[in-house]
Amino acid sequence: MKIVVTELIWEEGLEILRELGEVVYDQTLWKSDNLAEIIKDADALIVRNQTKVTKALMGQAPNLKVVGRLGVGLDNIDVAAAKEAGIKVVFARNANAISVAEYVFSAMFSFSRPLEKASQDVKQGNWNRKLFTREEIYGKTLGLVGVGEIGARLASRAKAFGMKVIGYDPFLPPYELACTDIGVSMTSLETVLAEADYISLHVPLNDKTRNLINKERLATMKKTSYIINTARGGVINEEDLYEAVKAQIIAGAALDVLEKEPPTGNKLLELDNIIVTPHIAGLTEEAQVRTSELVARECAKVLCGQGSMCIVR
Ligand SMILES: NC(=O)c1ccc[n+]([C@@H]2O[C@H](COP(=O)([O-])OP(=O)(O)OC[C@H]3O[C@@H](n4cnc5c(N)ncnc54)[C@H](O)[C@@H]3O)[C@@H](O)[C@H]2O)c1
Ligand SMILES: O=C(O)CC[C@@H](O)C(=O)O
Repeated sequence: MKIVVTELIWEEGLEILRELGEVVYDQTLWKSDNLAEIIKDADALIVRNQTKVTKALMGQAPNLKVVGRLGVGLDNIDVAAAKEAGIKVVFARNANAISVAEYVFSAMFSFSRPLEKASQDVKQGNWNRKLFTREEIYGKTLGLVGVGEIGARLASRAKAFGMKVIGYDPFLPPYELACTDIGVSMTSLETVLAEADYISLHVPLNDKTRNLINKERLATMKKTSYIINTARGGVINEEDLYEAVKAQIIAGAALDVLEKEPPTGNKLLELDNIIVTPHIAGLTEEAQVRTSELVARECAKVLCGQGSMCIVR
C-alpha cells in the first residue's frame, strides 16, 4: 500500500498508517506542483483543508481507494466525483467538536470579559475599572445556526452557564430533535438572528450556505449582538460584515475562518471589534490526536475491505 499525507498529521495517526505500508508524508505537499505525480500510484490520500481534492487530481490516481479528511469540513474535496470514481471519503466525525465548542466560549468571553485587553491596559499604567465593567453571559441568548456535532456540544455547555439556547437547522432529522434534550429551542433563522445575543455558525460551506449571513440578515440582528464564525469564511459575506461592524449595526465578530486563508488585504482585520484567529478552533492536542487516529483507522478499514463508520455517504 502507498499512503500519501499532504498536510499536518499527529504521530499517533502516522504510526497506524505505517503498519499498512509506505507512507509519504510532507505537510507542504498540498501546494506541490508534483502532487498528481506523487499520488499516481497511491492507495490512500490523506489531507486537511488546504489540499484541493479535485476530480482531475483523483483522475491521476487510478489505484486510489480512499481520501481521508483530517477534520470535518469537506468543502475542499469533490465528494461527488470521488463517489463516481468509487473512492471512499472518510472524515473525523466528532473528533474536534468539543474543541470548537470551547473556542466559541473563549470568543464569547473575549467580548463579555476581555481579560487580555484589561491586562494590557493595566500594564500600560492604567486602572480603568469602569471601562472594563461588562456583562454576564448568564441569561443571555445563544443562537446556533446548524445544530450538528459542534452545535449540540456548545448548547449543553451554554446551558450550564445559564444561557438560553435557540437554534436553526432545517436538515436535522426529527429523531435528532432530541436536541431539545440538551435544551435547544429550534426555530427559524430569522428568529435566531433577531433574538440572539451571540450567534454561532456551525454549518458546512455549500451552495446553500455561501453568503448565508449577508447585509440584509446582519441588519436584522440586535445592535448589541456578536457573531462568531468557526464554520467557513464563505458563510458570512465579508464585505457586508465589515460594513455592519463599522456602522455599529452589530457589536462585533469573532472569526476563526476567512474566505482567503491566510488573508491578504482583508479590511476586516482593521476593525477593533473583530477578533480574528488563524483557523485554530479545532486545533488542540486532544482533538488532533483523536482526529489523526480516527482518520488513520477509518482509512485502514477501507483499505482492508472492512466497513468504516466515517464514510461520507
Ligand atoms: N474552525 C475549525 O477549526 C472547524 C472545526 C470543525 C468544523 N468546522 C466547520 O464547522 C462545520 C460544522 O461542523 P460539525 O462537526 O458541527 O458538522 P455536522 O455535520 O455535525 O453539523 C452541521 C449541521 O449543519 C446543518 N446544516 C446544513 N446546512 C444547513 C443550513 N443551510 N442551515 C442550517 N443548518 C444547516 C446540518 O443539518 C448539520 O446538523 C464543518 O462543516 C466545518 O466547516 C470548523
Ligand atoms: O483541517 C484543519 O486543520 C481545519 C479543520 C476544520 O476546519 C474542520 O473542518 O474540521
